[in-house]
Amino acid sequence: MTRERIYLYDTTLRDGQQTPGVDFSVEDKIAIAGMLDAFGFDYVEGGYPGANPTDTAFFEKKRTRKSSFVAFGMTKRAGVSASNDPGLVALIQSSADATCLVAKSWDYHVRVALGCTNDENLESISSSVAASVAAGKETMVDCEHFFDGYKANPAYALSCARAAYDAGARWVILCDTNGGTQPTEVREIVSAVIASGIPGANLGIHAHDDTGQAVANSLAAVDAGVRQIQGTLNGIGERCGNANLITILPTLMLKPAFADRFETGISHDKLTGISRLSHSFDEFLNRVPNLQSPYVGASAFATKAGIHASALLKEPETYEHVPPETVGNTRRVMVSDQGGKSNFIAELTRRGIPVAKDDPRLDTLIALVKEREAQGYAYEGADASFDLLARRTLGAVPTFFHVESFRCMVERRYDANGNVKTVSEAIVKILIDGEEKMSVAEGDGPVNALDIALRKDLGKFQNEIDDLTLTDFKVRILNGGTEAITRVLIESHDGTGERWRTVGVSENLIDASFQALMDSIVYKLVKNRAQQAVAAQ
Ligand SMILES: CC(=O)SCCNC(=O)CCNC(=O)[C@H](O)C(C)(C)COP(=O)(O)OP(=O)(O)OC[C@H]1O[C@@H](n2cnc3c(N)ncnc32)[C@H](O)[C@@H]1OP(=O)(O)O
Ligand SMILES: CC(=O)C(=O)O
Repeated sequence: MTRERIYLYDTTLRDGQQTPGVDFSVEDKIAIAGMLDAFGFDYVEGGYPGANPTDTAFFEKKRTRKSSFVAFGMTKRAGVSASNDPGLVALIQSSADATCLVAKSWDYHVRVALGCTNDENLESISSSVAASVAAGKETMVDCEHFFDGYKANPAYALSCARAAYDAGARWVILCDTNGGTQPTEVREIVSAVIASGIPGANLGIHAHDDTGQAVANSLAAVDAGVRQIQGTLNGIGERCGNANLITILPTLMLKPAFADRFETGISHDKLTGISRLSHSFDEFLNRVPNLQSPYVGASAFATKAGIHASALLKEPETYEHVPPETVGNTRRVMVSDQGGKSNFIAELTRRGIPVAKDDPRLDTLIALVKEREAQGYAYEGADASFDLLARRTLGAVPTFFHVESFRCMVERRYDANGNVKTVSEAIVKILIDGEEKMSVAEGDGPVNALDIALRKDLGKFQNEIDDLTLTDFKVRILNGGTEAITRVLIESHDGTGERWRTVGVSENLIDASFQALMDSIVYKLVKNRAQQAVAAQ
């Protein structure tokens, strides 16, 4: 059976740039365009040449090799010719392969926003498209507010789409600009547009996520006949964002309802890079990736639930809608108070800690984890603390050193110039092989001082922890008021590049931090021994 081609249009660099808090430099745009091009999107919209210096500089030369490079801008203003409209001229003369012209298609907007007549707007659409086509650009028209416009005045909305198509637009894109349209309405309106004579092969969809339906609306439009989808990486975009191409693409390629009927320009091999693409883009934005992103989030194929883990380990299909490796993601079976033996055995095996299902120490470990989670510990986010708890319960972790005592002081005082200064100091006493060592350190705060003092002199272990660095420190108050419990999560890493997380819980912030710091150091020493053992084999 021949499958119809769906064209993917990325507007991360234009509508994505309209996201509050997102501001790409020329260098950012060059790098992101490279990522999109290498991944294989059909169209990469670079921005709006002439509207700002960044986009103008970005369009000085073509920025993609395989993807069609698109310049965005508006149709000419009423009352001037296409050749006398500086915005349109900048667009047509840009280095882009294609143009995407935004055109009003809601008569209310024509009256209020443009302040011209309906006919003048139709003339602007026709002559702008004709000028772009005459300049040799593949030309598309984003019919702004098409769905709202169609609901208010179907004949006029259709005449705008028709004007674009008749003037030679390769694509007429129906936009849900305010993002309030529902999938059933999208399906009905797209069907009506096709029935009016514009072929689905020339129609596209541009959906916003204001009711959480941008992906659903895009897929409903495809189902009804459109063949181009506009969207962005990770769904960034104005207000609540655009349709998320990172969600849409795997659905088109992996779900039989679409995959049996359609094909995209992206191979299944490339699709395995989609998790990396999504995470790299988050890195670019300096954002923490959303754990629950469909297909690509770290939790997308994770389970805490014992009943799920048990079946998943027998056959993954029992709890996975697609295999994680098809999108470059991985299965995670986590340990927590929601877990049963299956979760624990899977995680212990992964950590190289052998245990039999009928070993009574396994029951002890499960009970311990559940009891400690009830106190506030969270092991699903503290892999290293879980590792140590498991090894201590199932086998043995050497007592490398013993902390006899620690003391932290915070003093607010005036210096000689009368400036106020807050100083934190910690003193730690440690016993190693019967020998007492005392370290004193100052830090930016009491936890920092304690960390420095704890790691200042570990005697014969000191050189083993030289490459240990704390990379993150998170504090959470688990219940308010005077009974508050504090949970501290610490992330550490070392010269091998490995990262591990530890947890501490106490009524006292310093004590909770101390537990997490201790687990981090002890885990590092245990890990070193495991690596030495592997190297010695
Ligand atoms: C739905 C969307 O996301 S469309 C894209 C929206 N993105 C952006 O606006 C970002 C880039 N825009 C800009 O940098 C600026 O708006 C510019 C450079 C394009 C124009 O700036 P200015 O000339 O100062 O105009 P301003 O931004 O104040 O207003 C927009 C003008 O465009 C007109 N206009 C809006 N849409 C269209 C259209 N489709 N066709 C013709 N004119 C239009 C408006 O009527 C308004 O005209 P007015 O100044 O005569 O009232
Ligand atoms: C064109 C566009 O970005 C919109 O209508 O939302």
